[in-house]
Amino acid sequence: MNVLSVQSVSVSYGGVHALSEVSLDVEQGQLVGLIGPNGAGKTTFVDAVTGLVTARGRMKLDGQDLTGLPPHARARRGLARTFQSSELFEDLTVAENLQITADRPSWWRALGETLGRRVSPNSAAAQALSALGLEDLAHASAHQLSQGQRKLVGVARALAAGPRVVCLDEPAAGLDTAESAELGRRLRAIADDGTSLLLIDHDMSLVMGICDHVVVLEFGKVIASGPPAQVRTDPAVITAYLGASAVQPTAASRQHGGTPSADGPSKVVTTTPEPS
Ligand SMILES: Nc1ncnc2c1ncn2[C@@H]1O[C@H](COP(=O)(O)OP(=O)(O)OP(=O)(O)O)[C@@H](O)[C@H]1O
Repeated sequence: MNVLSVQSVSVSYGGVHALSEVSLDVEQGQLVGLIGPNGAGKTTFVDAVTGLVTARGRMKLDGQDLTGLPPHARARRGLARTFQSSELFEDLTVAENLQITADRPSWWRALGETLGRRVSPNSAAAQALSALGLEDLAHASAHQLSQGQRKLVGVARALAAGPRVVCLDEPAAGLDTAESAELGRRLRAIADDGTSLLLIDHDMSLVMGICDHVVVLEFGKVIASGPPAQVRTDPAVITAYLGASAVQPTAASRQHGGTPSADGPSKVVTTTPEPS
């Protein structure tokens, strides 16, 4: 079942066509990657879905039309996001930063209690901290955190709201290789637990390693869409990344002097494009 369904979304900034007729679905518990070279339109896509920019096209969350709703109304319906730069309340602790998003308005709490589904703000924050392995930082002040820790708290804060879908805008930026791999394991577990994730990142190992499905943008258009193994050898994707030196010969092609081997294509998208 599609939790998020986006159909033919277009966004223009004056004369710049940042997105043209982009469609993308995220199913329940699915981890979908959205990649593309710098300026391809990835952040604009998340801005369009979350209502931060005006877009043409249709978007549905759990089958309900989001078109025309303001950002806070989309958030209430279960759409959460992180930003490339993680803005935290510096004077609050990590747990307090999470409790702010976990705390629902009183009418919402009353409805949750009536339906017997209430999760207290403390409990939601604790679950989100645990999902990201941040329990030991619960009482640290935000201003004490490293850049990598701030990114993880940003992800936990989005999760604390109990969303249906989280759009993650470059959560691995600022993390080292080991931290990025650990984040990947945790994101995979969050998806397997039922929360749908849309992951934007330039770390190809991360995206290709954990996503169920990958969509590739170039100049605001979808140029490829499919399982990671298919996308990473797609000629259009390889060409899109060539300019960013993101294509390397495989071991097999090096062995055969660059000739495609019988096992598959000679090139795959393997490395990280230049960050913005
Ligand atoms: N507020 C804006 N006003 C005008 N043009 C914009 C604005 N925001 C983005 N753009 C342009 O829209 C296009 C898509 O930008 P966007 O930031 O969505 O790409 P991106 O794929 O997220 O890039 P990156 O990987 O560098 O973050 C680019 O050409 C960018 O210059």
